[in-house]
Amino acid sequence: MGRTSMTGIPRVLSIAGTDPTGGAGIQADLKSIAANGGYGMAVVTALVAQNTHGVRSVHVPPLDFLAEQLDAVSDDVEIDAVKIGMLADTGVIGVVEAWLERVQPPIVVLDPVMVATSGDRLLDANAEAALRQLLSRATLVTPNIPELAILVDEPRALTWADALAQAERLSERHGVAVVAKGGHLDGDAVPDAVVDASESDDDRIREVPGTRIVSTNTHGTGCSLSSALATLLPRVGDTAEALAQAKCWLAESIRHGADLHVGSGNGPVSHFAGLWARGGLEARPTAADLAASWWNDIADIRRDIDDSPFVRGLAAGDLDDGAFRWYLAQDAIYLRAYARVLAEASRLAPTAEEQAFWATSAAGSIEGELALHEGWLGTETVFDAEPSRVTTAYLDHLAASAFRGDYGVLIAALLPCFWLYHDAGLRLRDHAHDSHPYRSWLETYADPAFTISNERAIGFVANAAARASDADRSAMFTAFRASAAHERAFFDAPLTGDRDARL
Ligand SMILES: Nc1ncnc2c1ncn2[C@@H]1O[C@H](COP(=O)(O)OP(=O)(O)OP(=O)(O)O)[C@@H](O)[C@H]1O
Ligand SMILES: Cc1ncc(COP(=O)(O)O)c(N)n1
Repeated sequence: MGRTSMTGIPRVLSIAGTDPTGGAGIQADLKSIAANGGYGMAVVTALVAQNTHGVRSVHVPPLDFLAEQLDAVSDDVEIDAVKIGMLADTGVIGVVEAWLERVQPPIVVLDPVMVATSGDRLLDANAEAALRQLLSRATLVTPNIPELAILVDEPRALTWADALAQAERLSERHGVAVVAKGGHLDGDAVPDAVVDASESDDDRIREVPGTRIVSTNTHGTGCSLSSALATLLPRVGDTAEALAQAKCWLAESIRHGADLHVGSGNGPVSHFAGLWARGGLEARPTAADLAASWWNDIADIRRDIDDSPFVRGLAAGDLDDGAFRWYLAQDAIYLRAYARVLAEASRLAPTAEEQAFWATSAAGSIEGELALHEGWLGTETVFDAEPSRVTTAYLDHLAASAFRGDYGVLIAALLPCFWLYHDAGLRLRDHAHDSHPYRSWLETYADPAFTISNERAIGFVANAAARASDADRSAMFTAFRASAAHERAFFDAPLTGDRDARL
């Protein structure tokens, strides 16, 4: 099996014709490859003017140009698998064969496209012999029942057993594994099978059962199946397992084909229906983007804090001493309760690293911060103070966030106390000259250890937000912004009526 890219994403080249309505040919191949987790590339063999009703005309570009397209890909890109579809005529087959001979791609899935569902020829009748020759270069051939009959030069199989017997003869004759497909049989069953005459008796025919879906959206199913197989084979390895996975995906895509409302004939399948249904449309912002946008979304609050008379007074050093002491007493009350909420975040944390971080922060909040404030206030004052309305409101918000039991919401609510203090601290530090009355307090929040804690807290919150659903992420932001607003009120309180207000 071929070596897939470092990322494990198979690089798959489709060599096929076009369908401007996007349901078959190279357009369908690229969608199938992407839908099955591969990186799709495409070399055009023939330009086909067709729609869901049929083929109008075919233009085969000069063969030199086909060779140039093929070389442009293989000279640059390591190819994990090739899917070959419409080859149009003997000249095209010759160029592709020579390229295969030279490049030796590790996996080649050959869909021997001859006649479209609409009955139009996609391969010159006199090119059938050349196509037969190409079979031995393939890892897997995926003929439908009419194509299988032409390749073994027998009448068209009327039963599944006949189709399997023909597939076995084709496999034996050309030394290639064959996928026999039941799409053209009558009845409710649509079985497919991997038929490999080189395998022992038990493994010669490995069938994948299927149920017919009543739908006219079956244009391009053969193209889609073969490119899905080319994409899955490098990763899955086993052909029958790859077929089972491809068939499961294709059934889902056929089932949703009608939702597309493309054309009034045989419509396309909906290649991404399953992905879309399972959240494939949801774009996820990165943690870094989220942190930046949350910070931006509280720019108004940050501006208000910087402009508040309290912070300006702190910076200038002319803040009323009583107001400052009252603020510190409230801060001490806040920090003791904040420590309990941090401990709750530790209890809910999904990883040991986060558990330890919030527990350490809880301890730091009690020990470090209270020690500083006790130094300023004296034990008496700290423990005698009553919480103000603003302090109570902020702590109630944190307690309510903790009570939800949602880790993401809780840590989002805890974050502004880190981030806004750190941010304000960086600017206040510049004012902390030797004779500044609040110097030691100003320096606390610009401590390098606090910078590290702040960055880790931002990282944990932003990562949780990046993993969350839209609704959960929005609840996290609401809790974050509410805490930021409480921070603003906390800075305003010492110089407003709240200082004297009683609950
Ligand atoms: N109505 C259906 N319901 C379920 N699966 C189907 C249906 N029609 C085709 N398939 C599946 O689609 C794949 C292609 O089968 P089919 O025999 O139609 O090949 P094909 O004729 O080469 O396709 P195309 O329509 O592109 O020419 C197979 O896996 C087959 O089982
Ligand atoms: C370029 C191109 N390749 C293959 C098919 C076969 O698909 P279908 O048999 O579903 O029309 C097609 N119509 N066009």
